[in-house]
Amino acid sequence: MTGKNGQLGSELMGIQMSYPGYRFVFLDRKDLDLSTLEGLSGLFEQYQPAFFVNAGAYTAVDKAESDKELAMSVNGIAPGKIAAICKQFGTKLIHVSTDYVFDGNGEYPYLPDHPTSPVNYYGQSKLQGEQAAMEANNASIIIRTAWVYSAYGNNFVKTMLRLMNERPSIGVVSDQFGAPTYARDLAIAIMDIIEKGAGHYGIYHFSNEGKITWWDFAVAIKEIAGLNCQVNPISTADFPTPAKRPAYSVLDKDKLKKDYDVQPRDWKAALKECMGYLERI
Ligand SMILES: NC(=O)C1=CN([C@@H]2O[C@H](COP(=O)(O)OP(=O)(O)OC[C@H]3O[C@@H](n4cnc5c(N)ncnc54)[C@H](OP(=O)(O)O)[C@@H]3O)[C@@H](O)[C@H]2O)C=CC1
Ligand SMILES: Cc1cn([C@H]2C[C@H](O)[C@@H](COP(=O)(O)OP(=O)(O)O[C@H]3O[C@@H](C)C(=O)[C@@H](O)[C@H]3O)O2)c(=O)[nH]c1=O
Ligand SMILES: [Mg+2]
Repeated sequence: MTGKNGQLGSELMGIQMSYPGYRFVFLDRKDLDLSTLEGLSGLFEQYQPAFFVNAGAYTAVDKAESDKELAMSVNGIAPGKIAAICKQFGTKLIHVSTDYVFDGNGEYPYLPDHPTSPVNYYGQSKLQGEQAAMEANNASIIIRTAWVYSAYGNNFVKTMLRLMNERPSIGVVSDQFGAPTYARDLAIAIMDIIEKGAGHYGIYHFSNEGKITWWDFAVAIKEIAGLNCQVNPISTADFPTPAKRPAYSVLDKDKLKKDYDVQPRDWKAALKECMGYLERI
C-alpha cells in the first residue's frame, strides 16, 4: 500500500499485527513516487500483491489551488495507472477518495451514486482519480471518506489542540456540515473488506456516524482535552481560504454496511479513543 507515512497508512501499519495471515508491504514516496509512478510494474512483479491499497494522496486542500499540476498527477492521474496494473496482475484495488467530490448543496447524506461536482481543485483532482481508476478497471473498490484525523500526521484535531493551547479564543466555522473519520476505524474497515474477499466493487462511503459542523468538532476536542480556550462559532465568510469547502458533505454509508457488514461507530466515541492515544504520545 501507498501513503506509508500518512494518517491512514500509519494506522494500517499500527493494526497489521491483528492480521497475521497477510504480508503487508508499505510504500512511501521513496519507494513509489505517485507523481511519476516510476518502478510501479517492478514492484508488482516483485510482490505480486493480492490487494493494493492506495492511501497516498496530495491532501493539502488550499495548496492544491496553486499547485495544480502536482495535485492532479498524484490524485487524478496515478489512480488510473494503478488500476490498470492491478487489472493486469489480478490485484484487487482499494482506492481512497473524498467527500470533497460533492458540491455541498445537498441536505441529505450523499449516496455513492449522487452526482459529483467538486468546488475546489483537490476535489476535482480526486474525482478525476476515481473516474480514471474505474475506467481502467471497473472491478476497483473506491472508498470515499471525510474529515480524517488520527494520532499520526497532520489533521484538524491536532491543529485545534495546538491553537487552543496557544490562544484564549479561536473562531471555527459552524456552517459546514459533515462527519469526521478516525483513520484507525477506516483502516479496520479496509481490512474488513479485504478479509471478506473484496468481491463487491464500485464506490463506497465510510466515515464515523453523525452530522456535525467543524465548530461542534472543535468544541468536542476542547471538552475532551479539558482546555479553557473559548471556541466561537463563525461563518465561512469570516474564515477566508484559498479553496472553497462544501457546506454539506455527510456521506450515506448504507452500501458499505450492506455489502461488507461494516458498522461505523459514533464520531465522538472514536474521537475520545484517538485523543486518549494522543495524550500518551
Ligand atoms: N485527510 C483527510 O481529511 C481526508 C483524506 N482523504 C483521503 O484519504 C486518503 C488518506 O489520506 P490521509 O492518510 O489523511 O493523508 P495524509 O496527507 O496523512 O497522507 C498522504 C500520504 O500520501 C503521500 N504522498 C503525497 N504525495 C506523494 C507522492 N507524490 N508520492 C508518494 N506519496 C505521496 C504522503 O507522503 P509524505 O508523508 O512523504 O508527504 C503521505 O504519506 C487520501 O486518498 C485522501 O485523499 C479523504 C477524505 C478526508
Ligand atoms: C484552522 C481552522 C480551520 N477552520 C475551518 C476551515 C475549514 O472550513 C475547516 C476545516 O479545516 P481543515 O483545513 O482541517 O480542512 P480541510 O483541509 O479542508 O479538510 C479536508 O481535507 C481533505 C484532505 C478532505 O478530503 C476532506 O474530507 C477534509 O477533511 O475548519 C476554522 O474555521 N478555524 C480554524 O482556526
Ligand atoms: Mg487541511
